[in-house]
Amino acid sequence: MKIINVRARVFEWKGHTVPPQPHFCSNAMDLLWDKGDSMGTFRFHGWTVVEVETDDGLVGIGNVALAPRIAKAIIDQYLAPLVLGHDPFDYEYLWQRMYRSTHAWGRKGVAMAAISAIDIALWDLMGKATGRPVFKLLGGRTKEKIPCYASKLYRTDLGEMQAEAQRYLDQGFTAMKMRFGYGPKDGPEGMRKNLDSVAAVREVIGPDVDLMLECYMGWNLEYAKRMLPKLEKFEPRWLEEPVLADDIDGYAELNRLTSIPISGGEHEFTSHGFRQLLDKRAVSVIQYDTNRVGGITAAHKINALAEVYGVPVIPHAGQMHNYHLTMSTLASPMSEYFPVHEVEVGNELFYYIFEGDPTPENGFIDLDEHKPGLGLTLSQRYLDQFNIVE
Ligand SMILES: O=C(O)[C@H](O)[C@H](O)[C@@H](O)CO
Ligand SMILES: [Mg+2]
Repeated sequence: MKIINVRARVFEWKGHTVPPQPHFCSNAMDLLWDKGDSMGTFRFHGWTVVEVETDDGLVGIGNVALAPRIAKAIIDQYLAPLVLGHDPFDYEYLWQRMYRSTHAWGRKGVAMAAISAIDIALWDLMGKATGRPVFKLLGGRTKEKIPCYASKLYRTDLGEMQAEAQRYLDQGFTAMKMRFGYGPKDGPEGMRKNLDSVAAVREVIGPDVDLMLECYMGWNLEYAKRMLPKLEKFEPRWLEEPVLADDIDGYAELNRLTSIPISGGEHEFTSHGFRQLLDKRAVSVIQYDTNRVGGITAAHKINALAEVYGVPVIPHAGQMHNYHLTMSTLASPMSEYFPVHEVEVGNELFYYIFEGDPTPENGFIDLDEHKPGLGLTLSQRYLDQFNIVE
């Protein structure tokens, strides 16, 4: 089997968008004096879809959501020529080819995200060629179903957040993640508002439901050190990305500070990046996203590392490219799940582009044993709502 074509297209959402409100979610821009459009850093309103075609008529589908037009250019100009003419089953060789030949300027960020998209498509192809779901090629079923946590609860009116939390309980979720709206620049009042929002959600969900707290890199070390002891009484399952992804020592310090586990990794790349996090005991929960970290080939290696370090892997975002890895390793106890919603930050866009992502029932998703590959197809339903860049 040989790869005969690589097609990368950018799907840019032009349909209705719910504008996020101020203080909707803390983020890395919050520390600057001129925040401008501070929500811009986590608006993912475009997605690159990669289709890799083989000479026996199979098409593998990969995707990447970071800097989609740049990811497409990297795929078109650099990566496609490296895989054309090769057998997708030589995935490790092809991964090394892409990684090594872009090493001077790649390694992390959008170049690795672009490599991820091709790698995901190769695994989809291998599944389709063997007639097996991808998780069966990675180790198979390690759990009956995958427990999911509902991930939204952006900072809005506290009554609205409580009603939203109640909805997740009613749907059967036993874990959920909320976002902080305030950081260092918002002073004692912002600190109190942060604590009030956690108290409000905890009040509704009670002590036995897992509550995860997301900072999205909108704090700094000093602020995080002040907040963590105050948050202990709410017994969060974890506190996520308190500081910039590059501050690995900061993560390690915070992880030692209180009983609250610190999580991170959605902005880290390859097994090399994760070895550093693990060696320094910087995170107690690993949250790679397969469509950034280096694809299924890299994520599978990180799962093995995490297993020996005894650190759980709960990938960013859920979605099929992550679910197959979660299903096939004991190191991964749970998945994130973005409730389907009108397009807002853009996390939801996956459901508008693809068909086949499972919907949780009672807080669990399952993967179909009989669907070869990842189990995704391109959706025709919303095509007119996208500007598609060929
Ligand atoms: O962990 C997450 O779900 C991410 O940090 C979100 O994708 C991001 O959009 C912030 O809400
Ligand atoms: Mg996050």
